[in-house]
Amino acid sequence: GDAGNGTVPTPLTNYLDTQYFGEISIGFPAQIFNVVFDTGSANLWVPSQRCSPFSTACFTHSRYDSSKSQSYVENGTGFSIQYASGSVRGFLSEDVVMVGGIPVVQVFAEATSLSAMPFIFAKFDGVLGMGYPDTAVDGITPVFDRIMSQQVLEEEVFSVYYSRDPQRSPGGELVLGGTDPNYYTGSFNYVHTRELGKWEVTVKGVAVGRKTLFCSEGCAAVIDTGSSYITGPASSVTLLMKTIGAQLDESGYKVNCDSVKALPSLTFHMGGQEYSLTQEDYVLWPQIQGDVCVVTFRALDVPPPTGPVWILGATFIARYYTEFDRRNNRIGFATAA
Ligand SMILES: COCCCC[C@@](O)(c1ccccc1-c1ccccc1)[C@@H]1CCCN(C(=O)[C@H]2C[C@@H](N)[C@@H](O)C2)C1
Repeated sequence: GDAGNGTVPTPLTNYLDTQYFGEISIGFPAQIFNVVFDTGSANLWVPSQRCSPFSTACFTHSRYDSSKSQSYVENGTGFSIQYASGSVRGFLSEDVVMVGGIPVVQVFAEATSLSAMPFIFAKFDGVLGMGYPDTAVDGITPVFDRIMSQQVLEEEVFSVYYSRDPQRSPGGELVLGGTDPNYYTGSFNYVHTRELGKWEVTVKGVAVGRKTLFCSEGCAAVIDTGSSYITGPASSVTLLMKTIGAQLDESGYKVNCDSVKALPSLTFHMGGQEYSLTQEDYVLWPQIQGDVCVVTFRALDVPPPTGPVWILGATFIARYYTEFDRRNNRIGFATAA
């Protein structure tokens, strides 16, 4: 319901515990899009009506048609963004975007070409970056900054709940301006961002069971709502996976489902607190009856200056309800309910 400040929570869809996305609308009359709310980037893009007919990933998703919007304002500046895998190219447009019940006049990108990989697998249409402004391509003011400048939010924060049970409804929830006590228990513990302008914190150690095996001198970690898994430097993750007996195949790390109950917990030490993930938290069971379980860790060497960095994605957020606090440049974690 209305949080009293005109904002309403945005229910999210959980697709196989790997893709979480929610609805926004653009234009008048409203054109509806499913977007990933992504703290690891800071731009909004959706597929364009003008995308090339050869872009399979484009015509299998909802497309924005500026000719059908009375509130459309032309811009036309070029746009391109590169992800860990996948790239998007297009041009800028301006229109009214509705997020969590709040209208914002927003400059966003109309994507005219989406790389087939991985976007043909996307169950959502576009990405709404929830990162800081200085990480935005083309220096565009991000959506959340436009909302903050309207002074409608009780607190300059947003919170994310990701469910772990694909059958559970809603599959998640985004709250602008506060938190939703329905989805966490206990109190929040806060960790300050490492440097201004990124949802990145310092991890003081990564433990397997009770032994701190990695990052004992401290390392950086991005708290990333736009990532499915947990990624870390290849040297650490390969050793970590070897320690738990996970095998690497072309689609990631696997274990025999019979061995899951014997797996150790994995703990991230942040801000004076230990954040543990049990084997249930970091293993995905097969959709259909089977004995191959997916371990939701990936080796990823992010090149400097951004990396080396760990990325704590949906696997972590599903266990720890996360509040992103722009007022105090800190991230709060509470046990997800
Ligand atoms: C929780 O829901 C996550 C959504 C899925 C993310 C993702 O798994 C995905 C899967 C299938 C199709 C498209 C995309 C996808 C691709 C790009 C943007 C958003 C979603 C991404 C696959 C590639 C690596 N990766 C990122 O770099 C991500 C890292 C993140 N910060 C983004 O900027 C890009 C995650």
